[in-house]
Amino acid sequence: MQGIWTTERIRAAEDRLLAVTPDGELMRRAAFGLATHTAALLAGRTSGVSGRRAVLLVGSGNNGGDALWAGAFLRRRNVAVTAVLLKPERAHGAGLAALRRSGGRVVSAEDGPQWIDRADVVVDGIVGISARGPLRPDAAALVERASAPIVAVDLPSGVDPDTGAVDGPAVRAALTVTFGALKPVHALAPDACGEVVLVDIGLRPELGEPDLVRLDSPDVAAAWPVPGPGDDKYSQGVVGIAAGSATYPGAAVLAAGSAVRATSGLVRYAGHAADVVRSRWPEIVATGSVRDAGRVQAWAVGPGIGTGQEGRDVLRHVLGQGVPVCADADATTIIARSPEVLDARDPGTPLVLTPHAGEFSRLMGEAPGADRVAAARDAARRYDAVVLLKGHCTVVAAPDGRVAVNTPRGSWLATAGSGDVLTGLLGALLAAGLDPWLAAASAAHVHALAGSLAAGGVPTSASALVTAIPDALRALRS
Ligand SMILES: NC(=O)C1=CN([C@@H]2O[C@H](COP(=O)(O)OP(=O)(O)OC[C@H]3O[C@@H](n4cnc5c(N)ncnc54)[C@H](O)[C@@H]3O)[C@@H](O)[C@H]2O)[C@H](O)CC1
Ligand SMILES: [K+]
Repeated sequence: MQGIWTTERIRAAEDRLLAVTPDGELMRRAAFGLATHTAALLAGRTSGVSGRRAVLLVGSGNNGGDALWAGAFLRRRNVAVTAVLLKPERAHGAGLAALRRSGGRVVSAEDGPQWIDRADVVVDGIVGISARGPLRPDAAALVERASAPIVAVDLPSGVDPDTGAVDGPAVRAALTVTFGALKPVHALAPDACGEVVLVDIGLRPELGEPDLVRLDSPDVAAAWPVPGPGDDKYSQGVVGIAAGSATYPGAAVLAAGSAVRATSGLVRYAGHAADVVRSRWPEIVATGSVRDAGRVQAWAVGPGIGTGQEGRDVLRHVLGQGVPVCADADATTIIARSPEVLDARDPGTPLVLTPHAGEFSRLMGEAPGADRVAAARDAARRYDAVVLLKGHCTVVAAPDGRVAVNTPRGSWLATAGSGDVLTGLLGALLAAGLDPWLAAASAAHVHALAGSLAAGGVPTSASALVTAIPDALRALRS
């Protein structure tokens, strides 16, 4: 798992470390790492770095200081370095002196455009963890002009460091070189960050427990149930899928098929699409109603069940079975409209809600807003449930405060039925006995991986997503 800390926690840790580190040492460690990765990007685009042209966009704080010191290090490799000072009177003094000593050029913002036009790389040292809001007009104009790849110092300027929100002009980096620890922006705004590399400046011992985590494939591989010699179809956990209708059997076929592909446990289907599901997935035990579905260790309920009386009855029955429940789609809408349906839930039986933004608004009475982590945490506490808030980046919050974020691999999951596939994966993991928060975060991880594999760079379908699940599970271990 990758730990992620808020800027407030980072700053506090940096202050503790600064107190015991020689003045300027932290910044030079950061800047040396920044110069190394910038040189690698330069070398990757050309043959060698000597004589290549780097332009530094320098703001008024230590982020700019990192860029200036990195410029001085690049000068040692005979890179032509030009620093464009956005606020000359507030540029980092020691960094500026270091760049000048190394033979770097320093120009004002007015002279910036001509140097940016000739740059082989632009280094965004405008603002870092103290950023507030989008780029100011002067910086935006310079960034807009850059045709060379941009290396963001610590984080792309103009993007909110703690929420990843972009509500105006912002840097879109090819590479982000961050220091000490990942910040939320690095997981929540992958398109603005580009590739993210972390430079160790000795901050880890000062950080404490992370505010958020991002699961890596090895974490998910370790959690994902695989059959052992003593296992049978029951011991892997039996999941019940209550989804679909005679009119709309598709959600049932996708959710049930996804559950079949997720683990080796038995899958039971209950609903009006039993014939279609049975013909498509002969390994499934299908019945017409949740009342005669047989014993399960978890339920996944909601896609296509409708939000009328019958849907409410199905949901109430499932909630009363005393096993973990993943409630998705229509089940989310029913809960939002008739929260008393949750009274059927045995206290302590885990509930996982998987709203997209619209369903979230119904559940909470307002949209998730810019801080999707805070929004998911609020919903998890209010409903005493794990909340998987769908979006370009998926946020998974547990009632106890744990939050996992899943950085997408493109936007391939934005296809009809994709949510049904996620529901099947999640239900199967709940039935296998995974901690509900880990089950939701792991399902989101494999769902995104399957989407990327199924797409292969072109738009894909939910059916292809189900087909790609085994490849995604293999990819976890590769
Ligand atoms: N603490 C350390 O020794 C290290 C810090 N590192 C680097 O430092 C920055 C954080 O630097 P800080 O001086 O706190 O502020 P910034 O440089 O992020 O911002 C400067 C200044 O910019 C103004 N500002 C805020 N929002 C905007 C905006 N949208 N556009 C323009 N200007 C803006 C505001 O006045 C800020 O005070 C951190 O990111 C690291 O890069 C080293 O990495 C490690 C050592
Ligand atoms: K920056």
